[in-house]
Amino acid sequence: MTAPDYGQTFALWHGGAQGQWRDYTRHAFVAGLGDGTLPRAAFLHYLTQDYVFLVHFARAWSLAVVKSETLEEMRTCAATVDALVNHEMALHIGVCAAHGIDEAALFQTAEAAPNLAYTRYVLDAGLQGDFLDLMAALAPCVMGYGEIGLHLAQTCTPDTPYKDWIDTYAAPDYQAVCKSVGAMIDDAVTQRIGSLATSPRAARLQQRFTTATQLEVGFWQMGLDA
Ligand SMILES: Cc1ncc(CN)c(N)n1
Repeated sequence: MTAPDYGQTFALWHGGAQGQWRDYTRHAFVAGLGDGTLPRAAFLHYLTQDYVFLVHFARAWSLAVVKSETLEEMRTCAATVDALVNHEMALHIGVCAAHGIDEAALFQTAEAAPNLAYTRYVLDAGLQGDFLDLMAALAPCVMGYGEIGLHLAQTCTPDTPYKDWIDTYAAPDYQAVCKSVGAMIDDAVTQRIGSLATSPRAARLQQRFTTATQLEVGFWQMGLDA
């Protein structure tokens, strides 16, 4: 699979997790969004869980602000927090409101185990490690949905009821987040370890990226199993 152009580091990580990445970006849940066969109940279960997921992901990106070493990194990480809580979540709030679930109820959603496992894994990567450990764990979330959005926008059936979801991640503003995060990660790698390919940290960072990708697969499966 060819990676979208979200930077050199992402391309290396993507290449190092080919099988897991395919399982994530071509999951049956994703196929159901594209061809419209995904049951509405499964989608709503996923979306309510995903709202809580985004709350904790915003916490993890806020930790990245704390772990930043340059003002440029702080700006990109703070902008990503803004994109999560003020833009991406608008989709969740709007769709759920149309189904009678208000934001207060969304915020109270009890986290399913795969959701809890994923978000706390990422937060722990940042608490235990440094900025790069955190970025390796965060990248599959940001870039994977960027890739899925682009893929579904090109291949979905025109009347899928999940067009709003697809459009959110294929949209230029979400794609711009993927590109700016990818560029920031490339700069952060260069500043901290020089070349990723020759760094003794490469294997550990790849492991974090691959584990987070596997946790994404578990998240889709949680939606299907609803
Ligand atoms: C589980 C998950 N992964 C990624 C994204 C895209 N920010 C998301 N909303 N939810």
